[in-house]
Amino acid sequence: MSSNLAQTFCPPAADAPSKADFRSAMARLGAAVNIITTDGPAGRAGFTASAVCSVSDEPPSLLVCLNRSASVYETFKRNAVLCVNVLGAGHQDISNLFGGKTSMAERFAAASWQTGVSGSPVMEQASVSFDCRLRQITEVGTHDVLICDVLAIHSSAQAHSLIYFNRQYHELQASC
Ligand SMILES: NC(=O)C1=CN([C@@H]2O[C@H](COP(=O)(O)OP(=O)(O)OC[C@H]3O[C@@H](n4cnc5c(N)ncnc54)[C@H](O)[C@@H]3O)[C@@H](O)[C@H]2O)C=CC1
Ligand SMILES: Cc1cc2nc3c(=O)[nH]c(=O)nc-3n(C[C@H](O)[C@H](O)[C@H](O)COP(=O)(O)O)c2cc1C
Repeated sequence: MSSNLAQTFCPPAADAPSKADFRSAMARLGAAVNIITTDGPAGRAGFTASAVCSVSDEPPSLLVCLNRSASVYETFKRNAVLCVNVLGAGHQDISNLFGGKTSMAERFAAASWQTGVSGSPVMEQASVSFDCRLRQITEVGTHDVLICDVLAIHSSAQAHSLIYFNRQYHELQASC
């Protein structure tokens, strides 16, 4: 029988790797770069995230890890909807804008947007966008793991990708 309850095992070991060692190791785990957006009663917000992955195809669902200290945190939690906009080649500047201490107006001025069925902003220039509703939140350390149901998918004709690896951006082009 499936359950929505999170199961907790042991607490972290006292001799776990340091934060610095963990980050250095994670820098070798290349990941796609995404702009996560939301809109609704709490307002419009967006941030850059590499901690995004597929959870299940039945129902279609994915997860996003969001630092609870981020300025956008309360907005995402209260709106309970979001869109994962996957970046492509040439999107380094927009990644840095949504990943830095910039105003929401400045972040959103850097691209053009449609409104998805969830109400979240869908980035027209994204390689693909997953329009989602929040299903479940699990707190882990400094972050919340946002488990999201995918309501709609918007794909662009261009299949290229922006990868964050070794603290730098790398572009990947799909071969036809
Ligand atoms: N998952 C996250 O929250 C991430 C946050 N960032 C932010 O961007 C800044 C710059 O990142 P980098 O240039 O890659 O150098 P960095 O040395 O700070 O991070 C290296 C890698 O560690 C992981 N990481 C960084 N901060 C983390 C956090 N608070 N919680 C969990 N994993 C984390 C990411 O995989 C990142 O690519 C970070 O200091 C952080 O503020 C970047 C990537 C992921
Ligand atoms: C390449 C990159 C990847 C990031 N990945 C994440 C992530 O997965 N989760 C997260 O909470 N923050 C991540 N960040 C940091 C947020 O984008 C950043 O803290 C966010 O813009 C909030 O900043 P603010 O508090 O100034 O609004 C990432 C930043 C960059 C540049």
